[in-house]
Amino acid sequence: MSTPLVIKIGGAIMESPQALIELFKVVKTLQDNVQAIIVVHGGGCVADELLAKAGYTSKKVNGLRVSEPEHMPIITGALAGTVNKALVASANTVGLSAVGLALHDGQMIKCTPAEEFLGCVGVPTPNDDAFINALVTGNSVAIISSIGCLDNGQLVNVNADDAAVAISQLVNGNLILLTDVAGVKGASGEYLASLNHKDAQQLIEQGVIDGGMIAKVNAAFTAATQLRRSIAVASWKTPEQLITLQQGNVFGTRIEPNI
Ligand SMILES: Nc1ncnc2c1ncn2[C@@H]1O[C@H](COP(=O)(O)OP(=O)(O)O)[C@@H](O)[C@H]1O
Ligand SMILES: CC(=O)N[C@@H](CCC(=O)OP(=O)(O)O)C(=O)O
Repeated sequence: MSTPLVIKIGGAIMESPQALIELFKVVKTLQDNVQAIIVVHGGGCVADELLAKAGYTSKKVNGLRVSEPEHMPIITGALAGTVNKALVASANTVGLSAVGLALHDGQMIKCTPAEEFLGCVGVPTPNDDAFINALVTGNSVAIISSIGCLDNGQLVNVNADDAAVAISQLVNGNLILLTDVAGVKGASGEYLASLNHKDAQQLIEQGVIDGGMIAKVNAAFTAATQLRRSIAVASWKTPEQLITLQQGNVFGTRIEPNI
């Protein structure tokens, strides 16, 4: 089996069912070409909606949701339930054999508590790859939510970009972060072909890189530096570009290793 490709998709894709189908068709083509694929997904927008329906408001600090204990049943239901099961169902319609998981299934990922003010937020680290390897070699596509748990069994909410980094480290795979924009924009609004760590920190300080893009860019630097190869931030709206990745083409913004 080839080096696995870990594809992270942001939750906004749930609002475009057709885009989701097109993406999974590309995943099927890649898999037919013997490319092992693992999908890690977000769903922050769905969690926002379900929290609001329950009468809760939640805020994000640097792209991370402050996850109060009483919000966790709703956040867990949104990410590991509503979004995860809908994605598996969608993937199966194009002939994939998809399996929906959370980070702690098969003890894949262990989590430690993030800063206390964030509430039930977890920091993920790779743990045991036996289960995911068995799935991947069995030709299934794992679709993994960003819910995990601490050693004491408490469920935690993990930023999905961080979850994707941990999964790519677990399987020593390539990683691509697909979002609702074509890459990272610079100070004059143009998409950047590549981004180094120093320029990124400056753009964050200037507020040019903002909101969820801060967590995404930081997660991408962690992965790029650890895996010693650049990581693409690109759009799920043009999934056919994933096929050209196999031919060595680049697209989106390449986040360069910080070495
Ligand atoms: N410099 C930037 N370049 C591109 N997008 C940015 C930038 N700063 C903030 N964003 C915002 O970040 C969003 C993507 O982050 P996020 O919503 O967390 O994505 P996802 O749900 O895919 O993880 C974009 O839709 C855009 O509004
Ligand atoms: C701790 C934390 O922030 N968790 C995220 C997990 C989902 C996510 O990251 O979703 P997107 O990829 O769609 O943004 C959240 O609750 O929104």
